Amino acid sequence: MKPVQLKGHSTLLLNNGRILIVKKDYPLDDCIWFLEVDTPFVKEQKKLLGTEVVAWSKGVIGSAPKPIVISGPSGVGKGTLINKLMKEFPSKYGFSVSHTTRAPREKELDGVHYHFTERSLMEKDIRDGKFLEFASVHGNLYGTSIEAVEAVTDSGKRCILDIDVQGARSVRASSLDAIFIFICPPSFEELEERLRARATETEEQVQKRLRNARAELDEGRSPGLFDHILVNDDLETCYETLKKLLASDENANTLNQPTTKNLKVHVSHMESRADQKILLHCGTNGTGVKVPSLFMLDISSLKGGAPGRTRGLNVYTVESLRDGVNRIKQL
Ligand SMILES: Nc1ncnc2c1ncn2[C@@H]1O[C@H](COP(=O)(O)OP(=O)(O)OP(=O)(O)O)[C@@H](O)[C@H]1O
Ligand SMILES: Nc1nc2c(ncn2[C@@H]2O[C@H](COP(=O)(O)O)[C@@H](O)[C@H]2O)c(=O)[nH]1
Repeated sequence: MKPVQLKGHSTLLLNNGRILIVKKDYPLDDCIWFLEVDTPFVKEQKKLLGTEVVAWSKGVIGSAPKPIVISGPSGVGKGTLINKLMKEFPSKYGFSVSHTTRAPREKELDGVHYHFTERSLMEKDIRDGKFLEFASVHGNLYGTSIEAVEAVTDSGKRCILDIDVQGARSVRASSLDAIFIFICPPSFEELEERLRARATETEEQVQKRLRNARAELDEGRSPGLFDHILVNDDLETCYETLKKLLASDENANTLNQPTTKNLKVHVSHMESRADQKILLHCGTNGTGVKVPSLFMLDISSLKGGAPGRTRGLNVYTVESLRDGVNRIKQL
């Protein structure tokens, strides 16, 4: 994504390889952008493409709810558990629709269960940096596009990723701050039974998935990769444990819902302050509604960045009470 070109940007070189750009006469929700000139992502792209690279990233106020990565061997019940969550809490959780080169199963819909795609197209999109992670799984290519995660996050829901262990490892290494959950079967025999009873794979594919399951079960237990391991023996019991775990994670990370959605202030210029606090001077918004004319932007805890959005911006209103005394309130 690129910001619309216009005259009158205010810019500020930050010490983390980015330039902060505030667009003049734009609403608060759409005026803060970062031009990355020397971040790890840009460095990697430079190497990959053998040319000079810069990357745009839109700044988002407040932190998004942490995505949930659910992993485990094929047939363990990840999809079943995720479907239950989405059915019970449709406005709270959203599914990250992956891309895959495997053929659709009966009843699977393009754009709902997966984005079914050609290998060459997917490989090009991977080269173009559109994927957060990708892996070759059971002979096909699977991957999570940045767009898939952002579409869910931008809708205000908590994003759920159903990905294999290699994918989970890549997400762990990325800038995405997520919670990682590994689902185990009660036994290998039970896993085999579930996979066969689902009857979606040929015998040859079942054998391949079972062979891969052994390695995934070992990897899943490797230290530092997953935050939680759940055994899906009785479905209802496992589902209740999953819900409890997510609820306690949500409480621990009190969701920071930005209240700026409808705030139509128009930033006219900015002024830098030490310790990563920047003052945004705003004009009237043309609606006749009174809004503060001075905001403070705190960029000390930025997260993410190109090729996705830059989150963790904190914005405060600054109200002058009398000479030299201001009241500061977080939005
Ligand atoms: N706790 C459970 N007890 C018995 N059967 C279960 C349980 N959980 C899921 N199943 C069944 O096991 C089969 C596999 O489940 P599911 O498709 O959800 O697995 P999955 O982990 O998403 O597999 P894949 O990785 O291949 O997509 C389904 O037929 C499902 O109904
Ligand atoms: N690394 C990724 N793995 C993914 C993704 N989407 C799904 N998967 C995993 O693939 C297997 C097989 O899925 P199936 O639908 O063919 O049964 C399963 O373990 C999924 O978790 C992805 O985007 N990235």
